[in-house]
Amino acid sequence: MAAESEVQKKLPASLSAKFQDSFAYLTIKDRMPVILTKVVDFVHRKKNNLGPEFGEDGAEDLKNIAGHISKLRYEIQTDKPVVPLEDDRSDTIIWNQILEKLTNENGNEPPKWFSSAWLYLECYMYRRIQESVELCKVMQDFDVFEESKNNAFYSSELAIQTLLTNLLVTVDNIEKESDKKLSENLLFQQFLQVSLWGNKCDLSISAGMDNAQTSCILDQLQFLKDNILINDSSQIWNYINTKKGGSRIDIVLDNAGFELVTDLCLAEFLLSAGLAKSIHFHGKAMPWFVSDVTSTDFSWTLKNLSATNNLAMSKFGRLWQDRIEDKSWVLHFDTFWTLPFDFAKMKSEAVELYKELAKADLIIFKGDLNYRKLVGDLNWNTTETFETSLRGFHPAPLVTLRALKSDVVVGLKEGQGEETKEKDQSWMVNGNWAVISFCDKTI
Ligand SMILES: O=P(O)(O)OC[C@@]1(O)O[C@H](CO)[C@@H](O)[C@@H]1O
Ligand SMILES: [Mn+2]
Repeated sequence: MAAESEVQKKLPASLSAKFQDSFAYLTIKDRMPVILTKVVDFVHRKKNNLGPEFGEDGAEDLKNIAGHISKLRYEIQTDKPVVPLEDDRSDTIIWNQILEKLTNENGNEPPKWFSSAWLYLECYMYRRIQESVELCKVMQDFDVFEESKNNAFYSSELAIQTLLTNLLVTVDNIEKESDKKLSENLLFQQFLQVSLWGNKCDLSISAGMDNAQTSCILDQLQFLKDNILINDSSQIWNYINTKKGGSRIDIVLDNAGFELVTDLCLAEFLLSAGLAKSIHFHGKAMPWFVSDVTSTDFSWTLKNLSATNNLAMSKFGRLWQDRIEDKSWVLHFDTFWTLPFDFAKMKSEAVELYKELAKADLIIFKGDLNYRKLVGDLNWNTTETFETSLRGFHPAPLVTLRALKSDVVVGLKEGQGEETKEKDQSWMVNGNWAVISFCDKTI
């Protein structure tokens, strides 16, 4: 016990709105209330257009959701203490136990918005939104972010078309290449970077505003290359090739819309090129951080791709349905991903999920929030090693594909952070800079 607290003592502080020059402060003060306001507006609009199948109960439910979320916004803006959850979802007990523990550790004071750990509070906000839905009579399946996620897909449709047309040509030619390994390596780099930059397009960073990919991402890769601050893709390529195609690769998904399509392209390339045998996707068990992929979003995306009259889109829409049926693609939606724990806690808090991930030969973590959970959302020195920041989380070799959208990053060279800041003052939060960091350690 003494040894454990010694280690904890050495860890940097949690990111928190108590640091007024931080992104956590800006997020809690400005971005989160804006997200909640947009949800309330959407719920009101929905109430006015609700079909007859939900009847008066449906309208009453939506009125209550809007009231609940407005109250939450007020609690945040007036820095009220966090309160226990009151619904009976399967994870409510865990959330309330966490709150109790944090309260005890804080001299019997519950966490508060402008002084406690940002990661916990931001996750709690999304769980409170879900609470308002769980308490409904007839609208329990309602996703308050559904419309914005679907619109993000529609407004990226041209970029999706171009990308999938390119993928179609790629997979058709993969066998025919004369210098197979060389071209495969280049294509691997390409699809890894497509999936990486797909992460620029989340709806939470833009506070729910349309943040679609409107241009061709492939044309932008060359130009964006210098903005990849850490690029371990050669090590990943070498590692994957030691597995001789028999491997299972897991992708811990982030956002729906264009980003999801880029992840599916990477998965398809890995299978078609024989670099992996199966791909396991991990999505969210409830709506999360505005744009994260739920099971409904995943099916919706495949259905919409299949239903278009664009050849490449409909072909992949159908092929990917088949991949789910033949189990070369497997989908998981574990509750752990929508709890406020960082990943170092997975081994003790979600034993089964940890064991499942340990079956992978490589785990790809997408996006900013997964990165924050990998590194514990702590205020690390930018030159700290990625391995140290993982604090013992090594279920399998893992890689993070992340556009920087919050002020924590590790693994940089001495002076690299300062140099980047000179070029771009908001480099840590504007999504224009990225990392591909790999850790091959396993325990
Ligand atoms: O995980 P994602 O989709 O890449 O990003 C989520 C995000 O927009 O939300 C948080 C701030 O509200 C940050 O971690 C990040 O900016
Ligand atoms: Mn996200």
